[in-house]
Amino acid sequence: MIDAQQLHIRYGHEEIVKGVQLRLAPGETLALLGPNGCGKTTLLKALCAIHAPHAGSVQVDGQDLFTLSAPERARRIAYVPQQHRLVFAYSVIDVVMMGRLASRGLIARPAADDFAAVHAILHRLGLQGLATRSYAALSGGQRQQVLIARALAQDAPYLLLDEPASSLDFGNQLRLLELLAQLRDDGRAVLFTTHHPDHAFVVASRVILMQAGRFIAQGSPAQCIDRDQLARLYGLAPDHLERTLLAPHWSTHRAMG
Ligand SMILES: Nc1ncnc2c1ncn2[C@@H]1O[C@H](COP(=O)(O)OP(=O)(O)OP(=O)(O)O)[C@@H](O)[C@H]1O
Repeated sequence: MIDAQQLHIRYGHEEIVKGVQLRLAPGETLALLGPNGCGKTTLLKALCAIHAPHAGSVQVDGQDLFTLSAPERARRIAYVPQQHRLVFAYSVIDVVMMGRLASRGLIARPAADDFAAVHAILHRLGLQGLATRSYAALSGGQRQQVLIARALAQDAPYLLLDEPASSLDFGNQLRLLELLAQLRDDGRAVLFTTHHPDHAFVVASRVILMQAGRFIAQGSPAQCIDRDQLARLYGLAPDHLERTLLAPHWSTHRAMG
């Protein structure tokens, strides 16, 4: 279990995450929703030790996350960032292999079983056609899929994904949701941020709503994702969803039909 208690996280003097508690258990998919800038990425970075909190604790399987070595952390937690730039001209295989070797250190050399595992993951995600392409030359959505492949290659029990669907086309979004459900069913713990309440509804076993650095609600998708909660979370008038999404859409359809 990842167990974060009373986390306060700052950039400089500005407190971004203001005292949150979060538990993530094997076999669950937890969706974190909240408006732009509310602190979702900042929180995820603290949960994988990229950014240290100034107060509070993060334990993973009973051990303080920040006392673990980088390889020990890599064996437990895989992180899919929102954006990622690589300095060197790595191929897709190289990037996915980084996940495979993350817990063995920088000078580890891949063996035959590493290549087999990487090819199996590329195949699972339908990315085999990109294997020898330059990562830097891929589209945004292709890069996002390769980063997900790299996290799978890490084979860690805890997966933290920051808006993993943000650049994906409709078909790949559905494939991603299916993958997240499979990972949960395999007993992994999955935490993902999203701006798609419908994605949370479909795949999350639990939802957290975050606003201005605090959790304002958590529970099942049915408890958290309704018109009033979404209006409150995103600062909309209660009838805004019907007014802007449904009414013009349905009237156009009716007129055409
Ligand atoms: N490296 C940084 N230095 C200073 N401030 C930062 C840094 N990264 C993020 N922030 C600030 O922290 C706040 C929270 O940012 P964060 O990226 O965690 O939000 P988010 O909820 O993930 O947003 P989005 O949905 O837009 O991705 C923002 O006000 C942002 O400007």
